[in-house]
Amino acid sequence: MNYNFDEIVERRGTNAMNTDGFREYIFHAPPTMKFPYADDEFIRMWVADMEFATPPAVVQAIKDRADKRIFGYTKVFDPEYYEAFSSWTQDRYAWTFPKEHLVTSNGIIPALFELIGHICKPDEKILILTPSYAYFKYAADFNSIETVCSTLLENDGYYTMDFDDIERKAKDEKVTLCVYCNPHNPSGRVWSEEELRKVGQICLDNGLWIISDEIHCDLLRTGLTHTPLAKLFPETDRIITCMAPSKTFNMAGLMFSNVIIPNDELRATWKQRHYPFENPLSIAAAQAAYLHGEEWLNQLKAYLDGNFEFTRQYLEEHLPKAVFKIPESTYLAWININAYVSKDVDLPLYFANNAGVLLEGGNMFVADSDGYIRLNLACPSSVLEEGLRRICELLNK
Ligand SMILES: Cc1ncc(COP(=O)(O)O)c(C/N=C2\CONC2=O)c1O
Repeated sequence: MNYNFDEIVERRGTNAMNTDGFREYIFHAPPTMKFPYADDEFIRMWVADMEFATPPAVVQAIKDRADKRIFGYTKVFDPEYYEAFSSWTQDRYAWTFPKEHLVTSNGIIPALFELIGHICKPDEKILILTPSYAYFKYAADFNSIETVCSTLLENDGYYTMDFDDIERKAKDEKVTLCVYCNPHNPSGRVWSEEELRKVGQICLDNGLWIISDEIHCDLLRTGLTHTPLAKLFPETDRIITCMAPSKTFNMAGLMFSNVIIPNDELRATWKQRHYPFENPLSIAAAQAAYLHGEEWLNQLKAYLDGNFEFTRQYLEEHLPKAVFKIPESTYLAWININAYVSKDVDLPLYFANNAGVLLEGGNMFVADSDGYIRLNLACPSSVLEEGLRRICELLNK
């Protein structure tokens, strides 16, 4: 079956963050905030969900469960879900885990909020790599835990870890947890086995727990392979792995994520304090995604590869002083436009008001992101082309 990723799917009137939540999320403004563009005139390239219809098999599974007509309190009791998810990790990453290690959460970020509270004592700190997805820091802030940042090294748009700096910070006895992004948002790096072994060994040698957030692990450029961090350290139980169908199959709103906790004591604490019920439609959707979503995902990845190559060529021609490398993962383009804008410009506001493009960038990534914009390329190529045209036209004025 050929899936149509060129289709424009109407999202207005669905309570979507993408269409209705940008004033609140990006600009911390009320719904009355005015722009020179009507809402339906914006090219939306901001929040990380996709403009593509979720796989038909997932939609059908939701319909089939809906036909059961009762939606009472629900948990993942049926072993079929574990079988579907663990088969997915075995087939794609040659890695799996015991059934009793798997718990579920209504999102990876809610899981982070809980786990940081379970792992860190009040005067302890978490370590993250910057630039970073801001919710890593928000989860620490929520728990009144300090965040220590290790700045990634950047060379011509390619990011690597500063292992000496990471080790220095890991040696701080108050740093007890690393929240690690594998693959990395916003740089898109797919960390190599060698890099993962180095960072994992530094953390474990210094007594840190590691939460490896692997939500983007299925969305690699075609031909690349993800390595779960825990796969490289089978002897430890201090690596918690977070994965989900939400990014892969565009179902973040179904709020269903996988958290693999090998440490018995921490898992017992999770079970003691976590609200255990799940949405029955979400369980059905996630199970169908892992069982029947592979061909859709393969075609999605090919379409995204095309969008990234189009973006590379377009920027090369129309924005030659921008620095952009096609990322190894995600559907997010991380672009250094410092040659075109001054550092004090509020980039999301600038592009919303002057180009009618909604994007993330500037100080939205904790640190080390001034002068960068992040474009969501998970959209029909016609939409992408118009977004790039508007951005380049504005920056070349
Ligand atoms: C690294 C990472 N972890 C967790 C999440 C969210 O997980 P959830 O709670 O939905 O299961 C995101 C979503 N990233 C987004 C969402 O919008 N913009 C971003 O960069 C993410 O990039």
